[in-house]
Amino acid sequence: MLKIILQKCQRRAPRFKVVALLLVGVGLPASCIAHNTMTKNLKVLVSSNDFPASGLKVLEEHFTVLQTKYLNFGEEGQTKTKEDLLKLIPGCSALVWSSNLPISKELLDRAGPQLKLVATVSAGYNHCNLDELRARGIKLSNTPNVLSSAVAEIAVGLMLAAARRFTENLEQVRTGEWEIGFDKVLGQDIRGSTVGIVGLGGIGQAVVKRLAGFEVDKFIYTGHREKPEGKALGAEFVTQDELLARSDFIVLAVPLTNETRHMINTDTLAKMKSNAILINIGRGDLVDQEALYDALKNKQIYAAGLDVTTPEPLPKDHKLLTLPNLFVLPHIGSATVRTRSDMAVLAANNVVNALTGKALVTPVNL
Ligand SMILES: O=C(O)C(=O)CO
Repeated sequence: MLKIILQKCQRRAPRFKVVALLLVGVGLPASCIAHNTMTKNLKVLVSSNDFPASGLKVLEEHFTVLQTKYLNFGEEGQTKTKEDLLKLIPGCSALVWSSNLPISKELLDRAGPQLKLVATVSAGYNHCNLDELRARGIKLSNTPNVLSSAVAEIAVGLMLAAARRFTENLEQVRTGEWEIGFDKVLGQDIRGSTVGIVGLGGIGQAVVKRLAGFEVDKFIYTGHREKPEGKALGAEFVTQDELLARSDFIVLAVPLTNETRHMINTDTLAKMKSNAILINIGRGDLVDQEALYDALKNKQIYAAGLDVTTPEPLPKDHKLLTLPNLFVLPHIGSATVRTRSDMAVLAANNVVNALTGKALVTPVNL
C-alpha cells in the first residue's frame, strides 16, 4: 500500500514522497497522508475573513487556504475586500464565495484555467454567471437545506413585524410618543388568515411548518407544478393570480431568475387584497421596489416585510425607509451561529469532494 502511495506521490510531486515518509514515521494513516500531501499544494480562496472556524478547519486539513484580511463591511471595507480578493484569486483551485462580488467572466479569467469549483456559501446563486461556469467546465455548489429553518424563522418574524406594525410602534417607543388607547396602532392577525407561499421549496415548506401553531386558516402555494410535499402540509396548489387574489400574507421564497425578476410589480400588486402583507426572503429584485413604494404609500396593500432589497445595503436615505408600513432587515435570513457554521462546513465538504474527484454534496445543475 505504502509503495503505491509513494509511487503516486513521486509521479505527481516528488517532494511529497519525503513528507509522506516522515509522516508515516510519526504514525499517521498512509491514505490520509497521500491524500493530504497531494492536495496541500492546491489553493482555495475563502472570500471573507469571518468565515466560520468549523468550515476553515475542514479546508485547512486538505488545502492551502487563502483568505482576505479585510472585513466586508462599509464602503471602504468592501472596496478593500474586493481589491484583496482580486489579488488572491489567480491560481486558486476553488473559490468559497460569500462575498457580494459577482462571479463574473472577468473574475473567472483572473482565477485561471485550474479553477475547478465555485462553492457559494448561500442557497441563491444569482450572483454567478452560469453560462461562463458551464463553458469553462467549472462546477458550482451551493448550501441549500441547512439554512431553511433559519430563513423561515425570519419570514415568520417579518410577518409578525409587518402585521403588528413594528416600524410605527418602535418609532413611538424611540420618540416617547406612545399612542395609549384601545384602538391605536391596531394590527392584523395571522390567526384565521390565508398564507400564500410563492415557491414551495425547502424554505417555503419550512415557513408552513413554522406557522403550524398560528391557527392559519388556509395555506396556498404557487410554482411550476404541484408538489407532493404540498399535500403533506395541507397546502393547496393554485395559480399565481389566484394566490395574489386570495392571500392575506404573500411570502416570496423563490430564487431570482429571469422569470422571477420583478414578479411583484404594478400589475401583480394591483391583484392583491387591500389588507395583503408582502414578505420577501428571496432576493430584492423579485420586487419592483418603485411599484412597492407606491402601493405602500397609497395603502393599496397593508404592509410589507423585507429581508432582501436592491441594493444591499439599502442607502439610509432611501425612500422605502420613510414608509411606516414597511419593516426592513439587512439580509439576515441565514445569520445564526449554527446555520452559518453548517453552511461553512457544507461548502468546505463540497470543495473537498470537488478537488478529490468525488461527487459534490450539493451541486447546482449547470
Ligand atoms: O443563502 C441565501 O441565498 C440567502 O439569501 C439566505 O438568506
